Amino acid sequence: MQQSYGSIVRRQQQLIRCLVGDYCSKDTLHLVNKGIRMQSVMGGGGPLEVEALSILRSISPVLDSTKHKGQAGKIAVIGGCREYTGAPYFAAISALKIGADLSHVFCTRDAAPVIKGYSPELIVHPLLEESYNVRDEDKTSISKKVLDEVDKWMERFDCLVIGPGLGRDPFLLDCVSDIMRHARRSNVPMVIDGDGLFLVTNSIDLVKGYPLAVLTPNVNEYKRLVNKVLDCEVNEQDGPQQLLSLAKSIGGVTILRKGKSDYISDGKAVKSVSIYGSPRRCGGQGDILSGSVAVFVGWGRELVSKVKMDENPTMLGCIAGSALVRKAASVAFQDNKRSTLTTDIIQCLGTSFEALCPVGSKSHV
Ligand SMILES: NC(=O)C1=CN([C@@H]2O[C@H](COP(=O)(O)OP(=O)(O)OC[C@H]3O[C@@H](n4cnc5c(N)ncnc54)[C@H](OP(=O)(O)O)[C@@H]3O)[C@@H](O)[C@H]2O)[C@@H](O)CC1
Ligand SMILES: Nc1ncnc2c1ncn2[C@@H]1O[C@H](COP(=O)(O)OP(=O)(O)OP(=O)(O)O)[C@@H](O)[C@H]1O
Ligand SMILES: [Mg+2]
Repeated sequence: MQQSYGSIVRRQQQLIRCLVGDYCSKDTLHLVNKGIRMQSVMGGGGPLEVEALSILRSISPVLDSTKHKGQAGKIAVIGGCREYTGAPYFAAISALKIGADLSHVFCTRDAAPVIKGYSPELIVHPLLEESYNVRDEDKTSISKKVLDEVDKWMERFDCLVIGPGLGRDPFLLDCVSDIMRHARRSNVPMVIDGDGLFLVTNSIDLVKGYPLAVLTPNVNEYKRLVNKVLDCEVNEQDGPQQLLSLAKSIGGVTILRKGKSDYISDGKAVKSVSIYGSPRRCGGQGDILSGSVAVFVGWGRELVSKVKMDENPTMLGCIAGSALVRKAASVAFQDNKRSTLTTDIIQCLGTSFEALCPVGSKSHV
């Protein structure tokens, strides 16, 4: 990405203004509250509320003619099995819709033709196998083949999304564990969602101490993580503190706890994003979020490494992804009300992004 030093410094200053301390300034709070009053149908803000829109604008790259394909992001979703084909599609297409250049899906052989049929934009690898399709004596050679194939691509990816529609077949989850170990060795960020969280909750070492891991649990997945890692029940009274302890206990991974407000922590700070949102809870919205966060984490990483700033790119990516998906959900709900579906929200990603961060805007430096 070629940008002037001045523009990079301005983006850095913007970010620092948004992120100073765990608690935002009165001015920030005022702005956020104003935004909620004007634009939100849900949410409440509070002392942990972060100025998410400024972060989103700061980490989104400029579009210009100097770029070549791939520079805005290459994402891979590891998910999709006989049972679930929608979830990996939602995650992968969302990544493209918000600006990634290439979006791959690594799924089972059964799921691949279906996912390809949804969209010609996606690059679909029919690589994974479930136990019912594999003889015991072939398991070792098939695992090796899966790993070799994924490895060919691994270092080209800016972020992996592990888990949407993956299913819970033990053989398949073993293969995915190997993929995660390789990704970690190659320093590739990972957003873990859906059945990826089922895997990680039972094998926490896969992500423990890996700062480029992002977990995006929904209410059930969060409960299972808290039970397993902290050995207690979810404490709603002291939610942010418990989230902080959880992220810390897993060695500083970033956790985005989805809900009425999204709470995000890397074990050092806790932030919340409450702006916008929709009261429709149709399945698949978390999948949009995982694909979106993957793109923003890639962009956040690029910005942070360029300007050598002391911000956590996974926190920035979660905040930006949360704000955009909540905005798109609110726009889709305005148009579709009770019949709002995940595909409607995906259709609103582009216009919502443009409303929050216009391609030619001054603040979009
Ligand atoms: N259109 C699509 O393709 C979509 C597909 N989706 C995909 O669905 C997958 C599961 O995600 P989800 O969000 O339903 O999980 P969650 O809320 O923990 O579970 C709810 C309840 O179900 C149960 N349960 C779940 N999976 C089970 C299994 N394999 N085998 C047995 N039990 C299972 C679970 O039971 P528990 O584990 O709590 O005992 C809980 O009671 C995931 O891959 C996601 O990406 C979604 O993204 C939506 C759109
Ligand atoms: N009560 C709520 N009010 C407003 N927004 C919410 C609420 N709960 C979740 N969300 C938003 O919906 C999105 C998806 O969260 P959700 O908890 O539905 O994920 P999920 O259960 O993993 O979804 P999926 O069906 O894709 O697996 C997130 O962006 C989150 O901010
Ligand atoms: Mg989910």
